[in-house]
Parts: sequence; structure tokens; C-alpha cells
Amino acid sequence: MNAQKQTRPGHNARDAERVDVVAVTGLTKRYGRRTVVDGVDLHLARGSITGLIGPNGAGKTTIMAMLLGLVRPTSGRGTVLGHDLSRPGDYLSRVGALIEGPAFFGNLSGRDNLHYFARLGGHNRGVIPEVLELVGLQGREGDPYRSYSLGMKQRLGIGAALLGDPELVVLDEPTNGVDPAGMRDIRAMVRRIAAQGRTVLISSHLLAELEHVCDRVVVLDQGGLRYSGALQDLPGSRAEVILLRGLDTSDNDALGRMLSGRGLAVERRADGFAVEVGRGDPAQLAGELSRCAIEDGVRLVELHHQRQSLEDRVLDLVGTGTRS
Ligand SMILES: Nc1ncnc2c1ncn2[C@@H]1O[C@H](COP(=O)(O)OP(=O)(O)OP(=O)(O)O)[C@@H](O)[C@H]1O
Repeated sequence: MNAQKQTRPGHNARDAERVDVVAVTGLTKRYGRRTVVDGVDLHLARGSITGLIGPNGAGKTTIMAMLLGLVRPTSGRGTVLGHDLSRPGDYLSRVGALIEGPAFFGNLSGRDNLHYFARLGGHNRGVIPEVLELVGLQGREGDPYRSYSLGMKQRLGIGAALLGDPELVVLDEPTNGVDPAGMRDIRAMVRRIAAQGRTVLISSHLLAELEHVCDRVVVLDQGGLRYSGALQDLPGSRAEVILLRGLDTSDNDALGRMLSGRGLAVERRADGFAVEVGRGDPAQLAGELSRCAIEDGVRLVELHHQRQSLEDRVLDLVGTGTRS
């Protein structure tokens, strides 16, 4: 395996960087009259990590299966690694995937399982020590697979996907059911994989599992694209606010007078007030409010900045129900 991917013969290095590894538009899958993926556009830049986020049944696995030639798209066009999406045989040797969970032999060690799959796939078995290191299983590679934690099993599955030295790595919900420490290990491993110049597409139904690892997210719901772009640009419906609460009723009354006298956008809450930050700097506004409260003799027990979480923003886009 190359530490830094080389440009394939016949490819100009600049072109390789410019052309998206995946560039598909209008990807659609219908089963009978049911549309499960509906006109999705997907563009993955080389070396990027893209999170495919959506509730159960959103269409994540179906999109991945269409890219991998396992499911034939009803419509849509584009390229994967420069080859036409309709001819997966032309590009699949450069793609590694973990989809629907790994299937290994329980009695064999992690290393022997990789040997088996390398032989089966016609891959160079010399890469196995490097793969084991990359997925963080060195030291445990000789233990039987059945003794591995779920996180280790998933990492071995990702290791198997890397045996062919792929340029594109597709991982379907690798963190599903894995404990927080296991998730952290998987995230670190995904970063190492992308740092080698590989392009990663990874799915989850929870943004929180991926938000610290993705460059971009694609949010799906009921087969439709709801958002595609950088995490920090996810639209938020609720305003950023500074929350304030006085010690008792008289402090809250005084707080109400203080805030209304300053022309701020204020909302009365059950246990205090929310002041909209608007376009200003939240830290500066919080500092000013604190100073005013001291000047007016208002005793505060709460003053903090509340921002809508990224997970909440995704839930705004997709609703909360599952649709499998
Ligand atoms: N072969 C099939 N025939 C009919 N419907 C299917 C088929 N495969 C998938 N579906 C339906 O397509 C929809 C999308 O499924 P898909 O597995 O792609 O969603 P997902 O986002 O990966 O969900 P999950 O997180 O549950 O895996 C679901 O409603 C599913 O029931």
C-alpha cells in the first residue's frame, strides 16, 4: 500500500485532483411505485471524508449499493473514479467497501481472516501487516475473531476493504452499535485512511457519530437530498440566544425591565429570558448583559450562550421518525 497515493499512469496529476472521485447527478432508485432514492446529486472530492446522514430508511445503503454496482439505479448518471456509473466493472477494483457488516470466520484470527479474503480477492498479502496497523489491530491480530469487541470486528471489516489498496472507501454505518471508545477508534482510523489520499464515504443515522470526522455531510430523508455541504453551514431554524435567569421573582422582574429598556429582541421564558444574539458577537453581548445586571443590582443565577446543536439542525431537516 502506498503511504501517499500515486497518480495512475495516463492520468495528469492536476486532472486527477480536479475531477471528483464520485460525480453523480439525479441518482434515483424505485422499487415498484416506491421511490427510495430520489434524484440525489453526490460529489466527492479526492481525499475528502463525506458523511451520509439520515434516519433509518433514508436511502443511505441504497445509494452506496448503487455506487458499488450492487443495485442498478432506475435513473441518474455520472462517474466513479472517472468511469461511467453504468459500468461498475470498470472501477470496482479501485473501490473498497464495508456494507451490511463484515462476514468473518469466528475461529480464525483477524490476520488469518485477512489472508483468506486477500486470497479470495486476488490481493497482495504483503499489505496485511500494514492494514492491521492502519485499523489499529496490531497486537490482537493473532486472537480469534470471535473474541473481538464489536468495534474491533468493524475495524477488521474496514481492513478487509483496504486490502485492494482502494482509492475510494465506502463504509456503511461502521459505528452502528459500537461503544463511544470504539467509535473514537473508528473515527481516528477513518482520518488515517483519508490522510493517505483516499476518498471516504461513510454513513450513519447520527450526525454526532461523524461530525468530528467529516469534511462535508450529505443529509438524506425519505430518499431525498436535504442538505449537501460543510457542517458549519448546516441551516439552523432557531436563533442563537443568551439565556438569563434572576435569583427570584423580584430579580426576574428587574431583569425584564432592564432588558426591555435596551431595545433588545427578548423572549420571556418559563424560568427567565432569552435575548437574541442576531448578527452580533455573543461573548460581547453576554459581557454587556452581565455588566448591566450588576449596575442595576440584578442577581443572576444563569447567563449563558445557547446555540442550536448540529444534531438539532439535522433533525430540523429530516424530522425525527424512522421510515424503514
Ligand atoms: N430490495 C428492496 N425492495 C424494496 N424496498 C427496498 C429494497 N431495499 C431497500 N428498500 C427500501 O428502501 C428504503 C431505503 O433503504 P436503505 O436501506 O437504503 O435505507 P438506509 O438509510 O440505509 O436505512 P438504515 O439506516 O435502516 O440501513 C427503505 O424503506 C427500504 O425498506
